[in-house]
Amino acid sequence: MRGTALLRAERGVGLEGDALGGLLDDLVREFRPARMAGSVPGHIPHLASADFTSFGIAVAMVSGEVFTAGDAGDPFLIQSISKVFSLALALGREDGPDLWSRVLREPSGTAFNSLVQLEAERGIPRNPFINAGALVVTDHLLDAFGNASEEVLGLLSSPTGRSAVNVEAFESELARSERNFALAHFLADLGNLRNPPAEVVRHYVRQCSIEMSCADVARAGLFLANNGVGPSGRVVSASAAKRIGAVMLTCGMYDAAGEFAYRVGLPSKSGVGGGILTVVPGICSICVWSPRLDAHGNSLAGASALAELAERTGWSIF
Ligand SMILES: NC(=O)CC[C@H](N)C(=O)O
Repeated sequence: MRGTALLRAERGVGLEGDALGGLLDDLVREFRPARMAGSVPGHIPHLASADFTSFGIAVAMVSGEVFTAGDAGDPFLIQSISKVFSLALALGREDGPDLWSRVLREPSGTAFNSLVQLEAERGIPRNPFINAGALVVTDHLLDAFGNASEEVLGLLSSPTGRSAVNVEAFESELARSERNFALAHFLADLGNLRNPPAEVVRHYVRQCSIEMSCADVARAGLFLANNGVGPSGRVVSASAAKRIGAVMLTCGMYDAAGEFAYRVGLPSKSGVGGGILTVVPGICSICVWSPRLDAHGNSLAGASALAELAERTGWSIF
């Protein structure tokens, strides 16, 4: 419980670094998995061999300090965390709001890669963080920028220059992307895709195959906690940052979004690589990573550690 009172007392102002550093070390001791639990996704060969004991956490403060613990410097596949950044790129453009005629902002209540809802709802995905919605965002970025995945990589790299596509992971996932191809073909058939499905899926899977450390993901996500301004300048307007946070809170953890909001109470986005990006508006962005997942595709140890961190610091949007 070290530093709890201090962190609560100084919530939103300059935090005492020693207290936060000690708290993150506590979380590593408490939540680094000691035995194999949960699962890894079957359709992404690269993740099959993930070390179940990996656990890292990083907190990037709006003041510029970054606190890390555990394996926070190890690169991992960001997977669906990339969807936050592709949405930011789309909303950062003048024609960004047009996107909302093609994708909704409602929790899906179904699995991230579900096909059923998309057909029933005539090709308009529930939100930009399920796969169908992210494919529409990618399609929008292809029209806007041409090389959509390179643009996402550029945004993620901007604070540090350190992100890279893991080519082996990309190629092996692309070869097993039948479900994403099915979603893209559905979207095309229902008139909600402008570019060829194969091209859209390729860029989508490439952005999911970006590898970064917790520390760098936290830095890259800082604009969401800081009114749209990141370490290398403005990414989106303050209003768009607020909106992205709202979609993260309601849709960022797939069909576990409600439960996660109850447990953690902070806008978050998970990826099946085991990472979770979390935003504490006005204070910091957090990235936690541990590869084994629950039944919804969210990091088991990562979600538990975030719940504990939120509890001990009092960080909450409520
Ligand atoms: N939830 C995720 O991280 C899913 C991303 C993964 N690339 C997929 O399309 O299935």
